[in-house]
Amino acid sequence: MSAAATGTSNTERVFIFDTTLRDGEQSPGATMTLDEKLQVAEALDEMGVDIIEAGFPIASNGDFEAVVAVAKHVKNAVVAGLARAIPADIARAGEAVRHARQGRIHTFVSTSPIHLAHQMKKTEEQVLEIISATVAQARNLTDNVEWSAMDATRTPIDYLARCVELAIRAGATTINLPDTVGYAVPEEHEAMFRSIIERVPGADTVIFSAHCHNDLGLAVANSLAAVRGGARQVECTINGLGERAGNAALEEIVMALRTRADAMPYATNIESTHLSRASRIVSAAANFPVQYNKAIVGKNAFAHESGIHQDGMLKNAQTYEIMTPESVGIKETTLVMGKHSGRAAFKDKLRELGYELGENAFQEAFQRFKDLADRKKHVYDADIVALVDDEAGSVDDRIRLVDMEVVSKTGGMHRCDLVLSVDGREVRASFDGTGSVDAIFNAIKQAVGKDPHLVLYAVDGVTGGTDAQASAHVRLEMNGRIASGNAAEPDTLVASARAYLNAVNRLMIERGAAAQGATEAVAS
Ligand SMILES: CC(=O)SCCNC(=O)CCNC(=O)[C@H](O)C(C)(C)COP(=O)(O)OP(=O)(O)OC[C@H]1O[C@@H](n2cnc3c(N)ncnc32)[C@H](O)[C@@H]1OP(=O)(O)O
Ligand SMILES: CC(C)C(=O)C(=O)O
Repeated sequence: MSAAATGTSNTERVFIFDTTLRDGEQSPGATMTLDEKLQVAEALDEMGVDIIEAGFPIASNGDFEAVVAVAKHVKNAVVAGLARAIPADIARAGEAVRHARQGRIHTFVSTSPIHLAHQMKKTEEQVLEIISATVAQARNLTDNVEWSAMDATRTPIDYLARCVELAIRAGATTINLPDTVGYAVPEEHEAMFRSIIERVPGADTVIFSAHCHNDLGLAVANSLAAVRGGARQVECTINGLGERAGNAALEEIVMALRTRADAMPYATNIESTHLSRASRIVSAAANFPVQYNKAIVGKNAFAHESGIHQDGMLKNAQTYEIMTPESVGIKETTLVMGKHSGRAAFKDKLRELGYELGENAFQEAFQRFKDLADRKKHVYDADIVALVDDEAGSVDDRIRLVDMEVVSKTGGMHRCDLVLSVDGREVRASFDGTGSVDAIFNAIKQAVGKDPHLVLYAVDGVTGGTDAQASAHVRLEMNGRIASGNAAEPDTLVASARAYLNAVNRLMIERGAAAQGATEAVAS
């Protein structure tokens, strides 16, 4: 039996008690099926969680069956079942956890004045009697009994000490002092644990536990403070799932202790490389998305978009990361390309995509990337490929689009006014067409004084979404020669115009006449 199971004190080790399947499931909407619970339990067990609280057996037959199933399934962890300070609850919890290799009955009763007066409708003396009787009952069923003082952090310390003393005397092996409503602040939480541990007879024979809620966003800070104050078990959940604003997040506690071992010299048994997978499993099972900026397991926890950070990351990852992504089971850091990215990251991205551009081409591509990122929320690799290919394919173009205005009217004409640059000279044209693209292509033909035959015109989305770049392809034929043009732009009409121009430029190069004809046509 492990130290956690027997209640042996251990000054260095912090036991991880996961309550995702019990308190986590109390989140509105987070109900899990039996299969999902087993999947979560397996992930927790493989990860090295010391105690898995599998449910509240008296709550329903389904909860009872789930605790039994988890108890039978789990190979290493202690499996706990929750029970109120009511004989029937304790008997039912005992019945469920007896199937575990190591079972624990976790019984609790309120101790704060507000709970005693309004929820329990009991006096302090009555609750003391209940503690003695119910903990003794549980201890008769198993040698592994946890007792919790519900709303401990709003309980006067003298009364709390009397409760704890009686629970220890009645046979509790773990004493949990929950911050049930997330009211504590770290300094007073640490002091509460220190004070109770110092003054209660027998405190050295049990393990003290913290169970913190996140109503003020302090659950993890309070849990760590409790450890400083002498707690050696921390109750937490994957992704911080739990009642109201949630419980302390397991992954945050584990990584805080690991990353700041210099300041907090306590070890857990958790294999941290499993954290990311466990987060995904719980998120899917509970149907609870993980917020992007969630510490440790959020999508952005190891992602960098700003140029200065990306530059630092490329030089040395420790400039902006205090943990490696691998240490929590994430394959690698992501440098997200966006409007805040700089040249260092852009160059690195180009290299990754297989491009080595000369300095001028690079600077031009970077400028186009910045322009694109200003207009587009997500710049994907495919966008950058399209942008660079487009740039490379049109670098020698002598006829370029300078400006274009298209007016379309339902059931009416479509008008295109455009300005081209031909060998650096401005040329204007206007055309009414039967559609926007028709108007654009005809305006271009008018401006360049050529009338190639349109063989193909196609537009694809480079990526998904309404802000995706459009990749336009045009194939033209003139006097038996064929030339293709491509362009990618967030605006489909601009992409179409640029693809058409790109093909016109190539037709001219291929004809060996360069832009001579166009220049002449335009001049006449
Ligand atoms: C802080 C926590 O997370 S505590 C755990 C909270 N989790 C849950 O409540 C989930 C599961 N709960 C349930 O399924 C149900 O509430 C049950 C089965 C436990 C009880 O259902 P019901 O018998 O219908 O009671 P109900 O939920 O309406 O009220 C709770 C009763 O438990 C009593 N109670 C609450 N905590 C305790 C306790 N620790 N010890 C003894 N009695 C308690 C309340 O005073 C109330 O009793 P009353 O009906 O005599 O006033
Ligand atoms: C039952 C106890 C441990 C609890 O969940 C709480 O006080 O928040």
